[in-house]
Amino acid sequence: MTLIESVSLRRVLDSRGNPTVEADVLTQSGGFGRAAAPSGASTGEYEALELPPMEAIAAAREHAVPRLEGSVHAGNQRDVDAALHAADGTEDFSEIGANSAVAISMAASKAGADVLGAPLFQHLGGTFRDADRSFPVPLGNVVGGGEHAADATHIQEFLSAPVGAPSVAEAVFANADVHAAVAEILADRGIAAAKGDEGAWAPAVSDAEAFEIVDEATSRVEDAVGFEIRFGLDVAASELYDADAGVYRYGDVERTSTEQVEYMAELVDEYDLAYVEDPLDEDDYDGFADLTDRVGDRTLICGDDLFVTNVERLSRGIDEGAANSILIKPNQIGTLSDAFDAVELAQRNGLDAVVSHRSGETEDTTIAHLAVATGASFIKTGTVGGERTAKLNELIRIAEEAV
Ligand SMILES: O=C(O)[C@@H](CO)OP(=O)(O)O
Ligand SMILES: [Mg+2]
Repeated sequence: MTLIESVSLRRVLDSRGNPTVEADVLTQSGGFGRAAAPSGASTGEYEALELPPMEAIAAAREHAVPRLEGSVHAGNQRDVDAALHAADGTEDFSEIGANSAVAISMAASKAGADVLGAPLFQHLGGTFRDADRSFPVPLGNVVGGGEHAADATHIQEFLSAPVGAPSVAEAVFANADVHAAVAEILADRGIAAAKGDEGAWAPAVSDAEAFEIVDEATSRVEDAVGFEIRFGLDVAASELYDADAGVYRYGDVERTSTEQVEYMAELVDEYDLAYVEDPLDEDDYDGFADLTDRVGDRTLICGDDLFVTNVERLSRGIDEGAANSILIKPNQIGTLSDAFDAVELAQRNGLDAVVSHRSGETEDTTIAHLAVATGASFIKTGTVGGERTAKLNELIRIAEEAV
């Protein structure tokens, strides 16, 4: 029923105005799915490879499409993704591009769900999906800099975390309120701010001042809504790390690895951080393990560039106690099956899964369904801006359907 009839690929715009790959999958019974690849700016060194979109499209048309059309069922995600791997033949999708691969993989999942008449989260999560599991808490980027905005904070993302929200909708609106509160505080302080790639405010303030502002904004909104709102960080420390000198550079301030662990542990305690992503360089499993050992009982230490949604890197991290959560980005690894494998390995070993957008996004909502299907603890997908609200609003709709 879900046999793939055709796969078409095109170039569309992403939120940064760059081209990206969009795939349409049509099944013989008329099921249809469309999905587009997101794109990172602070990409991890070990991610699957994104090719220039026209190259990725040409390669996928030549190698992947003929293996799928008339041969593979869209409803069988493992077969779709195995065909993509077979068509590519490399470890990192450097032949057809992880952007083509992930667009086709996600589009096929939607076509499969369409034929079954099931919502995507249900198709991906299966009939035995635990409907009682709580919904993912949205982490909302409210202040940011790093690779996502020039002349702003060194730390890439300050993330509102409404951990006490009674519903996903209230969490989504709380994050928007925190974003608005940050704007008010900036205005009171006479600080002008544009927005970065993910819609977060990108003021030219020190990291220390950003902590003050976000702390105040989350407290204000917490008082107004009456449930707990903490905050967290994506340090994206690989971008700060100077491997030759062996130090993290925050402008003129340098920190050794040991000092970086110390600094992160202090921040966790001073601000009661709920979440710290990539506090150390992507090769520093030891530093990650050290920090997790010190503060992992009271906060999530999450590996993004460290793990790149890759089960091999995650296995090493589990063995070494390097983190207690993993960021899941399907385009880092190229297919939904690979992303699911990473979530399952993490959850089996007691790690939390955090499903994430990229800084370059489209209106695609697959990750909202993925987060619900896998029972992820958090979803990081921005706060405002159409390509971010596409996912957040989809989560609100899913919550209605999934009760
Ligand atoms: O580092 C990250 O977690 C992401 C998303 O916030 O950024 P990018 O897509 O630029 O890698
Ligand atoms: Mg990150």
